[in-house]
Amino acid sequence: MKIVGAKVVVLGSQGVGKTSLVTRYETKTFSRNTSSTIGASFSHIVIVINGNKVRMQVWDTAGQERFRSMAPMYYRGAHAALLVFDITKLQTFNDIQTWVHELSSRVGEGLMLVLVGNKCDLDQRREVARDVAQQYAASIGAIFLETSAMDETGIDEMFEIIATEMLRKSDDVDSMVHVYSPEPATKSTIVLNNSASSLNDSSLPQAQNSCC
Ligand SMILES: Nc1nc2c(ncn2[C@@H]2O[C@H](COP(=O)(O)OP(=O)(O)OP(=O)(O)O)[C@@H](O)[C@H]2O)c(=O)[nH]1
Ligand SMILES: [Mg+2]
Repeated sequence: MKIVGAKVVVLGSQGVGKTSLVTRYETKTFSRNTSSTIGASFSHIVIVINGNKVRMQVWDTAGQERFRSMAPMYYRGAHAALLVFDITKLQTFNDIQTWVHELSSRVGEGLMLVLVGNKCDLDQRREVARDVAQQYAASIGAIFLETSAMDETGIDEMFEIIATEMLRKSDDVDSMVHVYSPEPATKSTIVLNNSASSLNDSSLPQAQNSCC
């Protein structure tokens, strides 16, 4: 049994629901009145799969254009990137291409891409067809899933997919994911998804709860 650490960055245009997705996972809540993220905010998510623990540092970045130049600070060293668009806004899907282009060299180094079509509860206002997004994801080597921070669709799955892949990679000697130490088996499902305060892992880069 092992403990794996991974840095996960959440990218995407303003208002697509990046913060709402992370908040929904962490607190099981949803708000219609969110504040636009300033810079980025940071949280820890811990997932246990078959007794193996994956500790994710999740960097929720700001979608506002004025913070765009800060993005490399957050995706540098990342093991996985959640590329989030809003299925009701075609432009936010098109914007993903810019991120993919920017991250392309990192993908060659093993960065995992997950394309996330959020707000799937608003299907009647859909501007991005599911199969179009699915095909695009396949073309860039990304996993695709649709989510709703509002009704909780796909939220657990989104983080479980990453955790599973991080564990798989940790079996590979050339993996970018670092295995910290063996630990006895506990539970076979997600057991914890809370804040940094419950963790004390000096191997992970130091970070603040909220950063700008
Ligand atoms: N209907 C619906 N609304 C959502 C969903 N996710 C987020 N929203 C709404 O979309 C708006 C923006 O959500 P945020 O989570 O702040 O978006 P963001 O991507 O973090 O935005 P920035 O921090 O500015 O980049 C808020 O009004 C949310 O309530 C969803 O799944 N369904
Ligand atoms: Mg935000």
